Amino acid sequence: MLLDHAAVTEALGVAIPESVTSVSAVTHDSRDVVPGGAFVAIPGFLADGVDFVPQAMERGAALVIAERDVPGAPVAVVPDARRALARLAVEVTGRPSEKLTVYGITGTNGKTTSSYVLHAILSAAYGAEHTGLMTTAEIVVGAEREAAVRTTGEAPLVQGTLSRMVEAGVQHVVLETSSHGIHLDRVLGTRYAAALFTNLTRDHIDLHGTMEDYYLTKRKLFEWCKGPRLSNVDDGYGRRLAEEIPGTLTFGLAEGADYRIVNERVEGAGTTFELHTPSGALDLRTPLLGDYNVHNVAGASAIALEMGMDTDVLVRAVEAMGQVPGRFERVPAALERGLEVVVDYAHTDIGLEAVLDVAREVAGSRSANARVICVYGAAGDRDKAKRPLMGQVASRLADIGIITTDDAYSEDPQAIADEVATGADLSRTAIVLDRRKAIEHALAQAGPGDVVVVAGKGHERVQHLPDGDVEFHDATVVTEILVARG
Ligand SMILES: CC(=O)N[C@H]1[C@@H](OP(=O)(O)OP(=O)(O)OC[C@H]2O[C@@H](n3ccc(=O)[nH]c3=O)[C@H](O)[C@@H]2O)O[C@H](CO)[C@@H](O)[C@@H]1O[C@H](C)C(=O)N[C@@H](C)C(=O)N[C@H](CCC(=O)O)C(=O)O
Ligand SMILES: Nc1ncnc2c1ncn2[C@@H]1O[C@H](COP(=O)(O)OP(=O)(O)OP(=O)(O)O)[C@@H](O)[C@H]1O
Repeated sequence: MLLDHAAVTEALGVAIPESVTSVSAVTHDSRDVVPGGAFVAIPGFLADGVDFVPQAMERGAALVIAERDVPGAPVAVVPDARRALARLAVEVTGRPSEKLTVYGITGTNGKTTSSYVLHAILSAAYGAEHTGLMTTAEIVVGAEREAAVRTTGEAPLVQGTLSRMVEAGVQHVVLETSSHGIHLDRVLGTRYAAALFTNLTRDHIDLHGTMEDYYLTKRKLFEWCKGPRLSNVDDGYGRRLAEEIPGTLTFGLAEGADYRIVNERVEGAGTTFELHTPSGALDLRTPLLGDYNVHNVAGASAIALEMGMDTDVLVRAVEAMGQVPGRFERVPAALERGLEVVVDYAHTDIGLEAVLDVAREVAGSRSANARVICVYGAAGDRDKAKRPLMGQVASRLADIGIITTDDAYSEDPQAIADEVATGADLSRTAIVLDRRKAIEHALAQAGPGDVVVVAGKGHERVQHLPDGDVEFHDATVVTEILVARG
């Protein structure tokens, strides 16, 4: 919507040039400026947005918002450009979150899976056309699905998507909310109706510096949300959150959890457990495998129930939901050939441990001799401390490890692999830098009963390499190799 001079001034809280009569849109990227829109110059980690003001002006920017004056441009000087970006994005899109029921999901692991479970429950209750989802894997607006660029996009994307959802008739939205999203003000000004915390383990230390800062960042979601708040009682930080934010309810295995997981067991192609709720026990059956997924299903169910969900609808929705893209995703072409190949997004030592534990369990249920073969690697330009830890975990839990290239970004893939290898048992580990060849190597060794885990990239379709981006989708590559093999 068009914001007039007064509305822009109020949103920013600072004076804007008299010449600026209105603003029709806002962006932080000069390449996306539209005539009559505002350009927010962000002092970034790599570049200074002020350097792109000439480009923004050429594209017809009506207003430039920056943390310092830019001679020759119509500038509003603000103390914090990212906050200004968020405030303006909320206003220019008509405050969409106030017209929606937004469920925020945060935590180190399990956000995407919990989001899909909750989305499945909400879709069953209110209709897919009235339900939306923003996750690492996808953005879903009613019946429309599109690939996501990152977990929590920049404020114009978040607010713009929420606004599209309002227009499309969506009422309930699951918004996966990363710590980057909170720290970099990408979700500032969003009204959350309910919030869920999955867990907190070492990750993103490059951004936060300390675990304490990481935790306090996530805690903000619970400070903002005035509706039901659910926290994982089996996680230390989850317990702390429940203690620190009054009114927070808990879910998990521990005695005393408001929503307690009881009698969990793997049955047939899925997992069954009881969820003891404040108003009675439910028998839940999910097609998802793995202990951690019981927590994801329990958390999503608890929040839905706290929001008034009908229990029969919930039980049916949990049972009927499909697979989550790139989260212990079983490749059909492998199953058709009597093999078990699983694609998983795990890209930290903790995530790798979780997925390999499940793979071991699945292999053990097939035969005593079944092996776990793991293809994995670490990303470049990110927390380096986890690299040897990933090597350690893979060697402890997999029979054969193949270290390969993940998203190397600007780093040398060989150097990353060497760092990962310092933690690995080299007698059972190969380094195959080419990701396709690494997968081929794993598949060539797999026999019936064995479980091959291709970890790290999950649903992603692009690999970021020092020489540029290449298309790469693990599940597709596995399928291509198996089909070529006949
Ligand atoms: C570390 C990080 O989060 N960086 C984010 C940060 O980048 P930055 O500040 O370094 O931006 P920059 O490249 O220095 O550029 C500064 C400014 O100039 C602008 N620019 C740049 C070029 C140009 O031609 N014109 C222009 O206007 C940029 O849009 C930017 O606003 O601000 C940018 C815009 O605000 C983000 O796009 C960028 O996300 C990068 C791409 C990213 O990969 N982020 C990841 C780590 C991330 O956010 N991950 C989380 C967590 C996922 C999880 O839970 O695992 C997520 O939510 O996805
Ligand atoms: N509740 C959980 N506890 C621990 N590990 C989990 C949990 N749920 C999922 N995982 C592991 O973490 C991986 C990522 O899961 P998911 O994508 O659901 O989490 P996420 O928080 O969205 O992660 P990211 O922010 O990296 O996308 C899974 O493939 C699994 O290995």
